[in-house]
Amino acid sequence: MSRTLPPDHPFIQEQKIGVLLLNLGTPDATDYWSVRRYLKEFLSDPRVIETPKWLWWPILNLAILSVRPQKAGHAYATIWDKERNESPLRVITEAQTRALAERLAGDGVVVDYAMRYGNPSTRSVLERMQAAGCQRILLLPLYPQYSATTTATANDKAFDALKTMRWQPAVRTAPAYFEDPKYIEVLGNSIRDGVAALPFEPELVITSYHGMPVDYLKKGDPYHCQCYKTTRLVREYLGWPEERMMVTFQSRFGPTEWLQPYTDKTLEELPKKGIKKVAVLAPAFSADCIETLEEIAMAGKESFLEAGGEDYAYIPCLNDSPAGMDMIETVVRRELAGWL
Ligand SMILES: C=CC1=C(C)c2cc3[nH]c(cc4nc(cc5[nH]c(cc1n2)c(C)c5CCC(=O)O)C(CCC(=O)O)=C4C)c(C)c3C=C
Ligand SMILES: [Fe+2]
Ligand SMILES: [Fe+2]
Repeated sequence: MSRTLPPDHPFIQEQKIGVLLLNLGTPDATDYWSVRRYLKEFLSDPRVIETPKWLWWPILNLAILSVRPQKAGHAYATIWDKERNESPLRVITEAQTRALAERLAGDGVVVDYAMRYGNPSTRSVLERMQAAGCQRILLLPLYPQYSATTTATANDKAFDALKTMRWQPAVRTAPAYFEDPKYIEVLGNSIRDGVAALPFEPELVITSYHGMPVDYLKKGDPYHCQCYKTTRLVREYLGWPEERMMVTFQSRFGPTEWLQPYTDKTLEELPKKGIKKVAVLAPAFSADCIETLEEIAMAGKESFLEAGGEDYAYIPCLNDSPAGMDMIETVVRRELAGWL
C-alpha cells in the first residue's frame, strides 16, 4: 500500500542545521506581575537556589515575591528600551541572532534564540526549529564562563523539551568559551579601545563578574576559576601589569556569603585607597542587561563618586558589535565541525 506524505513531513523536508542561542531571560514588562512571574520561574530553579524546596518555598512565595518584583520593576524601568518597549537583554539577544543568521545563511544554517526563564521559551523555539527541518541542533549557552546556575540549567531546559519528543533532532552543546583565544582577543580589544576613548586615564580596570554563593564553588562549580582565568588571559593579551586589572563579583542576593571581593564594597573602598579613576566591565555577560546597565553603569558609578571617586566609566558588553559577532561565529563554526 502506498501513502502520500504531507508536503511538510520531516521525511521529505530538506535537512537543516540549527543553532540555538540560549540566554537567561528577562521579564515581558516592568509591572509587578510581569516581574513577579519571571522571578518566580527563575528563583524556583533548583540549579539556581539549592535550598531544599520545603524551606525555600515559603521564603520565596511569602517574603521575596511580595517585595522584590516591585523593587526590580523600578530598576528595569530605568533601563527599559522605551522605543521598542522591550528589555535590553531581549533586544540585544535578538540582534545577535539576526547577525549570526546573516553570517551563516550561505551555509544553510537556521539561527534562533530562546530564554531559560520567560519568553521565548526553549521548548517553543526547539519545536519551531524542528518543524523548519532542523535535524541537527547546536545549543550555545551565551555564558563565557561555565556555571551550573546558567550553562547547565540552559541545557537542562532544552533536554527537558527533547525528553517529550518522539523524534528528537541530534543535539550538541557548545562548551564555555572563557579561554577561547578569539574571545580573549575580542574582549581585550574592547577594553583597549574602550579605555583609549575615555576622556581620562583609568588607574584601575575592574572586571566585575556576576557572583554566586561561595558554597557552590566549594561543591565544585568551576565558574569562579574561569572568571579569574579570563581576566588573567585578557591582561596578558594586553600586556598590562597585574595591578592594572582586578576581579570582583557583583549582584549579591540573599544572606549567604557570595564570591568575594564584592563589586559594590570595592567601589566604595577604592577612593579611600587613593584610586579615584576607574573603568568597569562585565565579562560574564554576553549582552548588556539590568545587571550591567543599572547595577554597574548607574548604581556603581553613583556609589564610587559618592565615596570620593573622580572618574568612572562603564565599558559595554560585546553585544552584537561586529567583533563580538566574529567571536560568536568563530565559536559556532568550530562546534559545527563535521556537520557543515
Ligand atoms: C540567586 C542566585 C543567582 C545566581 C547564582 C545567579 C548567577 C548568574 N546570573 C547570571 C546572569 C544574569 N542574572 C540576571 C538577573 C538576576 N540574577 C539573579 C540571581 C542569581 N544569579 C536575580 C534574582 C536576577 C534578577 C534581577 C534581580 O532581581 O536582581 C541577568 C539579567 C536579566 C535581565 O533581565 O536583564 C543575567 C544576564 C550569571 C552570568 C550568573 C553566573 C554565576
Ligand atoms: Fe543572575
Ligand atoms: Fe577558583
